[in-house]
Amino acid sequence: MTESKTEPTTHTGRGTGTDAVTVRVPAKVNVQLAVGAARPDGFHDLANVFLAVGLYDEVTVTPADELRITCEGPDADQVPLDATNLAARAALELARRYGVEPGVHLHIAKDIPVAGGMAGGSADGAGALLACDALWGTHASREELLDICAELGSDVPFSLVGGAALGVGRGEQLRTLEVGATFHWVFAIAERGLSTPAVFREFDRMNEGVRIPEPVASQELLDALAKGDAGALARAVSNDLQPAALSLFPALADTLAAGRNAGALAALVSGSGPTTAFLAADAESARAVADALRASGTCRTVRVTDGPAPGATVV
Ligand SMILES: C[C@](O)(CO)[C@H](O)COP(=O)(O)OP(=O)(O)OC[C@H]1O[C@@H](n2ccc(N)nc2=O)[C@H](O)[C@@H]1O
Ligand SMILES: Nc1ncnc2c1ncn2[C@@H]1O[C@H](COP(=O)(O)OP(=O)(O)OP(=O)(O)O)[C@@H](O)[C@H]1O
Repeated sequence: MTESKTEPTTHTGRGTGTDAVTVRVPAKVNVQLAVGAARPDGFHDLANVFLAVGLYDEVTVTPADELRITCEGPDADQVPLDATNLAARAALELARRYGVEPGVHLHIAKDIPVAGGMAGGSADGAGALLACDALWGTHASREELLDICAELGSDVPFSLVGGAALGVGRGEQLRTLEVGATFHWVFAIAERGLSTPAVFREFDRMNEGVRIPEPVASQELLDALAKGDAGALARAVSNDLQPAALSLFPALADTLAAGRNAGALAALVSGSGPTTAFLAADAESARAVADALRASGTCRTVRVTDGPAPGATVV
């Protein structure tokens, strides 16, 4: 496998029929993340309410002599370009199951923050899987694609499905949820990333000796999503990993406060963080929250978007 950080401008090859396939995959925010006790396998049972939002990575696959991966985007230098990349792992697993030679160039146009708690790597895994399935004509069933996704990571099945879903088990067993309206979000991207395993370890450390209840989805939250009621959703959002993320990255408290003071209906850490998520009443209020966050100097970048967004889609 060869590696390269830079990419010629002609990389996408869109519109060239079966010679190139591009898949667009959304980021996620967890509107509820209830975390149970550590399991014997080291994972935690979750009640994980995912909402896909309109920040996207695009994965383009083209035939090549060998598996090759490149990445472009502001965070491209933080993305591994070897076989540990989730896009590479997805391609290799599909090739293994179908006896296909994994000769493919995977190009990632990365807009989702890296190590930000928004499932960027998972998005690339789901995108590469769908793209290679189309390029190679393997025609894997939806069930098999979801099975491969679950093998790649807990968040990967949701990246494929998008919309809104409740994830149980380690988050990979999904039930699609109804959403009654578009919700407006602002995301504050932090100066550095946080490691997901480190945040779960900190959760364990902080809860040592504590009896942790079974994680359960909040009915109020599911109702708020179904009704499209932003105020009710704001009252119901929760993230059990937030104290652990704040313990590892205390300055996030300042970002949360800046967004709250600017009129966000809710402010929370997205998943394992350190991206912070702000629910706004409408698009105008989202812009005001974004301006205040930028002026606060408490984050690296601010993004305004909405959700639910569709899952992995061939474009
Ligand atoms: C925090 C979330 O992003 C919320 O959606 C996910 O739970 C993490 O999903 P992910 O990044 O796909 O995580 P995986 O690649 O499956 O696991 C990475 C590590 O996170 C921890 N992990 C993850 C999921 C889970 N239910 N329990 C865990 O304890 C484990 O230490 C695991 O080794
Ligand atoms: N395609 C990829 N894009 C980004 N990171 C990747 C990718 N494949 C593997 N990684 C590795 O995974 C780590 C976590 O990156 P990622 O951007 O997925 O974090 P995250 O968004 O916090 O994940 P999640 O929200 O699913 O817990 C990175 O630091 C990197 O080492």
